[in-house]
Amino acid sequence: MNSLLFPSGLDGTRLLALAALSLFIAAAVVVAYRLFFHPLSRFPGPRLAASTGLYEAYFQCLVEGGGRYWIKINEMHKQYGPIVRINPWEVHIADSDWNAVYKYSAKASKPRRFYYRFFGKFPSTNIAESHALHQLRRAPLQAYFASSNIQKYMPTIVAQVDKLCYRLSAADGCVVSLSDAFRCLATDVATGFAFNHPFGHLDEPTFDREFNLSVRTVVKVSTWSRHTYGMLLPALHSIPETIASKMNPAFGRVKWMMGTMASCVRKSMNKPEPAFGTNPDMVQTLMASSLPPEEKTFPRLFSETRSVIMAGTETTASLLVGITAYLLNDPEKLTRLMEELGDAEKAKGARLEYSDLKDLPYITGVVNEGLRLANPTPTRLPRVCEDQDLQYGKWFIPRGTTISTTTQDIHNDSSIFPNAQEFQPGRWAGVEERRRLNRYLLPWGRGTRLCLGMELATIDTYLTVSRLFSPNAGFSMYMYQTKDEDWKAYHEWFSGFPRGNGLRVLVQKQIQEKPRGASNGLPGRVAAPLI
Ligand code: HEM
Repeated sequence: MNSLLFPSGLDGTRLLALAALSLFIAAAVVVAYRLFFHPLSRFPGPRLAASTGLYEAYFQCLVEGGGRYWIKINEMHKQYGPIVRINPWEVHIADSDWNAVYKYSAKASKPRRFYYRFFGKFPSTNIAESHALHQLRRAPLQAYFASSNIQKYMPTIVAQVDKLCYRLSAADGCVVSLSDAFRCLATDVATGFAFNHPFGHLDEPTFDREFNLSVRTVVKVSTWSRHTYGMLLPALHSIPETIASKMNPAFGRVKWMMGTMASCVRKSMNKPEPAFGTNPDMVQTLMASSLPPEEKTFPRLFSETRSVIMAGTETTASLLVGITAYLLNDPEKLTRLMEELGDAEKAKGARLEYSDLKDLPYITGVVNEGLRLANPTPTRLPRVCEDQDLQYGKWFIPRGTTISTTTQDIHNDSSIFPNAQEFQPGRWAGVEERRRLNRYLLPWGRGTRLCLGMELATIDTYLTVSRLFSPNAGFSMYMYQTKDEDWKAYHEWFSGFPRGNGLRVLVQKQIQEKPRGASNGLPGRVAAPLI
């Protein structure tokens, strides 16, 4: 093939050069369009971020171990103001009072690029893109998460919390990774709620460390997958369990968990009536609902249960880690909580149930401060208004734009929460003030996609905190070689993950004196078996 460009013909090298040149020209045209002609071209923000998604990918996948774009976005707001174009398609707004995109009337959808590519090809409620599909899927699920139904699972939740406390009291003199233990608790509560029977992670001798490590690996892969057109996650899922285990024991554990869930879903689908004296489980409830037949297939119901269990595990666990670490780091606040619990137990003459706890002021302040500062989902929550233009101040945002906000920005807003970086349960004490602050406490997301597991997680959290820190718990815990970086969120991989090793505590039978070498705040030196 002779041409003006290649008069002596087109060999392999020239073909490659031609392909590279075409690619370069195409990229230059796309970048020029994004910078000068795109509807978002007039929005403030770094030019590089506006030119290519690789800018975000760099911070999410590479910088400081990845998951750092949330911090970069904060820096951008400091430089450019409350609205910033953070990638070619998306503007991010940091304004505690702006929520137009989350209102029901906005009928916003979820951008595929952010959710679907991260969570994979699993047709569930939380990644349903369009408002209409989301509403269809959410309705029967919402009925399952109704207060009246959650109450039926109260004995299951209490039994899991008791199991955790039993294991801790049996660990006298041992160092326990509470980061692992709380994940087991949250998984057993979520699986107990979904399938009527907990998977038994709390029975694992090491509090299933391998499984918990696997979660970290999976979210990292998911983040890479988001920035590679969603291709990595399906590849990971297609590896057989035996090979996956050999590659990395963590992957094997994920496969095992998926297999267990799949067989539970199949069992419930084949037996749509609950056994005598039991409640219908989540799958049986969805099977009996008015969902159309194509929404009741195995892949659909498997995806739904998988997503509910995933949504409930990392979140509740990291909240409990945060609350426990804040308390163990601050003896004064810990004592105040123990006094409140002790007084209430004495007055009742029995141990406290959720109905007793939810109105106690100090533990409520502790849980709220945990939700605020150890917010389990520090990620931004992007939405797209397909058929409505929106306005932010002087900025006209055209329909079809991806718009996001980050609830953690609101939680850190010192004009709302004075000394916002400080864990101050007392700030929630006054009724009026609590009402005002509650409007800005948004760990559960907002609008139509509000967390469904809010009540379940709240019950689990109140019960766990009250049992661990009751003066009658029978054991005490002391921080063990744990620094802030071991438990505070550093990487945002949808949920927040710390940089370090997790929260470890030395457990001791309840005594008046602190054990030698350990303290509430400083790393202990006691050599103790690690569970
Ligand atoms: C402290 C614990 C928890 C926190 C902070 C939390 C937070 C959130 C947030 C922020 C969302 C919205 C995500 C988005 O907009 O993309 C969400 C959705 C969801 N959460 Fe939670 N969650 C927690 C616990 C749970 C639990 C225990 C369950 C169930 C076992 C659960 C089930 C769900 C489900 C099903 C959705 C999807 C709702 C929808 O799309 O309509 N969550 N959660």
